[in-house]
Amino acid sequence: MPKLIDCIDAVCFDLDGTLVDTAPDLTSAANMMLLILGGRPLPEERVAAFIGGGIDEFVAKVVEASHVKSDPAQHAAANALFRNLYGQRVFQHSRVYAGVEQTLRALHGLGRKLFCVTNKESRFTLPLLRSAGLSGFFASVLCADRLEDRKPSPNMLLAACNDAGVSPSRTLLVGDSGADVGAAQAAGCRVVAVDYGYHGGVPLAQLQPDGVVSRFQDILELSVGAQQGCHALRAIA
Ligand SMILES: O=C(O)COP(=O)(O)O
Ligand SMILES: [Mg+2]
Repeated sequence: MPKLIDCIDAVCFDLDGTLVDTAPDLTSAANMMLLILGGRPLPEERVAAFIGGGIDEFVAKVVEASHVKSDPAQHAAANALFRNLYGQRVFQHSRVYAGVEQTLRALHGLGRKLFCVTNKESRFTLPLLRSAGLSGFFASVLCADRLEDRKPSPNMLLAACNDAGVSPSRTLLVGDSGADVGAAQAAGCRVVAVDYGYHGGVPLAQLQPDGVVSRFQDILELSVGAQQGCHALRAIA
């Protein structure tokens, strides 16, 4: 049976919940913000479920969960405060997941072009990847600095395919959320979901990714099925 990895030329990786467990630092910044705003702190498991749709969405969910009263002006202030606090601690307690470095090295050795495609803004993503020792693996890093690029928009994935000069149908996205699966499906890319990240309770298998893995390194072992083969890839939506 052909391996999925033999059917693709480029691999795009989501960051939060896929490459790095960023929940500890996001929770620390969120709880510092809540303390300043007079809200109740939240446990990390609760905060982790809010990660995936970018910082504005994250802050709105944190504020709502903590029952802090906020009008639009306070909301803008909370967003600015959170960004300031998170910028001071992007890789203090966050950790690269097991198997990530070895697998990225193996994919690099196989000649695959690697990209990071994240809903995180570049001002946090680039220092985080540097501190985590992962920057050197990626041909480029695409960040959702513009609202319209946020996954599930296919924009960043299509830009990565364009950069790599490969067709979306020969590009794989590895991600942890419904937004990742949606972006890949809209771009016509293959998608594998990791189930250890932050999917906010969304049952990823129901979104019909090409595979679901519980360990990062298992993306190297997935097969595409005997009759299906590499040629049965989806067309661009
Ligand atoms: O910033 C977020 O909420 C999530 O970023 P991700 O796309 O790397 O998971
Ligand atoms: Mg993610």
